[in-house]
Amino acid sequence: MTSSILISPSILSADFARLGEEVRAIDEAGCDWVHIDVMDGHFVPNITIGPMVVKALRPHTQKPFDVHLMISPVDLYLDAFAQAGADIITVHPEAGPHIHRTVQHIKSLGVKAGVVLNPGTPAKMLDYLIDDIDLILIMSVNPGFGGQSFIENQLRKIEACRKMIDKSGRDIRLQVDGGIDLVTAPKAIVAGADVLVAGTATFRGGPSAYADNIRKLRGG
Ligand SMILES: O=C(CO)[C@H](O)[C@H](O)COP(=O)(O)O
Ligand SMILES: [Co+2]
Repeated sequence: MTSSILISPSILSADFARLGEEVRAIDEAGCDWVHIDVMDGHFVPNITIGPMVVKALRPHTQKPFDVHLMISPVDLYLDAFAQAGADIITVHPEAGPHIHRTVQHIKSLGVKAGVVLNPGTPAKMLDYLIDDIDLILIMSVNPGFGGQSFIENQLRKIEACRKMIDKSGRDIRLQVDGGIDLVTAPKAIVAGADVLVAGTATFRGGPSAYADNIRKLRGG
């Protein structure tokens, strides 16, 4: 397991009228992954983008597409997002009837599989998934919108998941998503996170600020 901190800007805070340019700009600004928030207006109270947009963005960067699915039922759409160019697909246990089966399905598509824990979902949910997943995503806000405040008690869950990962001996990334800024990023890193999703804090100030924003979030 590498200890370097990865930054995955959430394009939810990008200019949707210029999404391709925005993806190229965060790539050039030094992001590690591109976080794509997919929302259906049913699992969460917001609607964003689908596989056609993911496919359209794919030629704009070679950085991994980190696709966070907030849709239910989720299983029906896994193949479409894999074919559109997702490198990592993260799913909420509440978004389908059989999370273990969903993880196996993602892996069968040759895509890395992540499980997302909402603020009210306990780390224990992962007890029988830890042997199969590549990433754990801790939501530090309730899913659905960018620009919300970090829920501090999720730091305890990050610590608990870090222990689980270390005990497993597996190469699993620990990602945190929601309200990450220059105050909360260091707290999440100290608690054990190694991938930071940041929408508002990356896109603040427009393209000329992206490189500085990403460097500062990384702690540089
Ligand atoms: O999954 C999400 C919301 O459901 C987003 O990734 C998250 O909110 C990022 O936005 P911000 O950094 O502005 O909080
Ligand atoms: Co997200």
